[in-house]
Amino acid sequence: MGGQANLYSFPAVGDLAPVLRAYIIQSQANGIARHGTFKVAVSGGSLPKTLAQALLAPPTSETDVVHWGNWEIFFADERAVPLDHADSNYALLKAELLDKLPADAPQPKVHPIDASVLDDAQELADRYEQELVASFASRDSVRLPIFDLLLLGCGPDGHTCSLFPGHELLRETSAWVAPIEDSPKPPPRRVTLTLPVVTHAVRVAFVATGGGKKEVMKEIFEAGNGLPCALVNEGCGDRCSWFVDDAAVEGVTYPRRPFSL
Ligand SMILES: O=C1O[C@H](COP(=O)(O)O)[C@@H](O)[C@H](O)[C@H]1O
Repeated sequence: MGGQANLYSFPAVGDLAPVLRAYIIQSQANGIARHGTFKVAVSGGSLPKTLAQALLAPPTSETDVVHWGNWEIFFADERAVPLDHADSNYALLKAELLDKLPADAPQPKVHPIDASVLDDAQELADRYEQELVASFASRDSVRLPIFDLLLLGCGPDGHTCSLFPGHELLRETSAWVAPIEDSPKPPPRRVTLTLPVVTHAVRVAFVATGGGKKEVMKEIFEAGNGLPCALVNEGCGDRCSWFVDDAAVEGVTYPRRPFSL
């Protein structure tokens, strides 16, 4: 691991979105060059809306193209609810982004949870792990899947995916996907990518916006305190980039970087 996490700050979400797009398109090009697909996992919460603002914008050049047909989209975490439930991260991404893709263009391959086993969080996690195994090759041949990009949110308590501060799941070392039955944020039953999978990705991008995040951003970047987002920073180093608005980092002394590809 080299360097430290990159922190890119913008006056407003409208300024952040085109830069996030450029970063994603570069990650997409790298993934397609490596293995013909772009394997990405996304969070729920506030992220899909910003993602839609970035990715549904018209291209500004010949290379500024989202090749949706090459995308494989997984969920960094998911709530154990039906896929059309208001709490479903899949439903959110569908409403904000997937339903708005041009119908006549190639579509991404989307990997939702198996909603036939919602009552059994361990089975739900195991089946989602099998979904990853099928895409990334067997668990016997790879110790951990390597996502081309993880697009993550950061909760006001410093959680990311469904990895919560102080939770025993932070010590998981072997599972790729883990169940959680006692999420402090409702709904309590969820599944999540584990920390080793998150820190093994080629790149990790956090998006955090709004003044409601500024206290936790200070803690993540100045103290760490074992917060899940800080653990990702520590595990990924400069493979991790934060795209934030100025309100989210007001008072944070960690150096901002000028963005460059
Ligand atoms: O519960 C969740 O919350 C986090 C953070 O959400 P945000 O609204 O504060 O951005 C999200 O990243 C995660 O996917 C979701 O399940």
